[in-house]
Amino acid sequence: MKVSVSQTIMEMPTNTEQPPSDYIVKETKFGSIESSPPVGPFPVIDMSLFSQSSSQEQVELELHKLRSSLISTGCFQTIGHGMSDSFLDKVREVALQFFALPIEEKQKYARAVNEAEGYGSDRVVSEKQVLDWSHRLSLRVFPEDKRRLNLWPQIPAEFRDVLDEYARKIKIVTQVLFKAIAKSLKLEDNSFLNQFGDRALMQARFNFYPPCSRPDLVFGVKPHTDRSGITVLLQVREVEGLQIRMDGKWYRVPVIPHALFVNIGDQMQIMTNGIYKSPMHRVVTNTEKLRLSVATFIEPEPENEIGPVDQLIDEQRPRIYRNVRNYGAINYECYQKGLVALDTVKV
Ligand SMILES: O=C(O)CCC(=O)C(=O)O
Ligand SMILES: [Fe+2]
Repeated sequence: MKVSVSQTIMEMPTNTEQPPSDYIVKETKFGSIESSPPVGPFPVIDMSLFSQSSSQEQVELELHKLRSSLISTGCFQTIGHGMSDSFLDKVREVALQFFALPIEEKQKYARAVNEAEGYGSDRVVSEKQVLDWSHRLSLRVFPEDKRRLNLWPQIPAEFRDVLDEYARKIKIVTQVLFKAIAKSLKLEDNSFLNQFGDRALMQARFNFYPPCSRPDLVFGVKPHTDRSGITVLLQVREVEGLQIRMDGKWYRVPVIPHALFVNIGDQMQIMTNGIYKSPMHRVVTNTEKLRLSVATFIEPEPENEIGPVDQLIDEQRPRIYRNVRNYGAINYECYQKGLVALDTVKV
């Protein structure tokens, strides 16, 4: 059975009407919906410095930046990732072309009830749920034999090839980052790579946010942390919307067109024994411009047992989390019950 994609968003006049009540946020646990809080202290990390030709001093400096940002905010911008501006534009372009298709065409890739993959709106898990002002296309890209190609758009014609190439490049980016993150904690290079495993999952989620007449009343995405190990985000040029919560306040993520935005997910918080944070974040909308983002979520193989790396547990810092398998399932169950998944896997 296919979920009918709510047409209200697509067909809503942007400036005159009130959003439908299903989308209106009645209470905000984490502060009001503010469109323009201050820009956050998110450093720009140059990944190319982690390659062998850099001097020891340069590498140390970059690792230090990485470490302090992951302790304080759990996220950073990254350049030097090896993808050209024109390729990143290509990814944005094919995604925008897909969302611009008539609803009947997009429906061909509609997500089935109780499934995460495909095109559609929010997955509804409770009656009280306030809907997000967004449409999504969510696709498993790795392991490759788990791709469900019937859900991969055939229009625009290059969509599949571009996504395939982008996913391969993101995989390399994350492998470099896992090693750098390990180094930043004075661990063996493979400490995290091994936990993710050869068949780590990668999910690509294209988020499309139409303009909204009342950005003060709706969320593009509600406050949440990512269940992933790590998330890499490509944003459309020029339109901001993502906000990160730090020490009880919200901060804006600026768009740097050639940079990728990286945040730690819950599973990396577990593996680092809570030293690195999986930041709470949300997306706000605006009255003028649509926004698009492409999030890639990398998760350990669900069958793998993951847990805090031994060297990160000592008397000063006792083990915070137990070892877990299939955190994705734990997270989904908690989401339905309104529980914070990370809290339920504490020792
Ligand atoms: O659109 C964004 O900037 C972030 C989206 C997000 O948080 C998510 O897809 O989990
Ligand atoms: Fe997220």
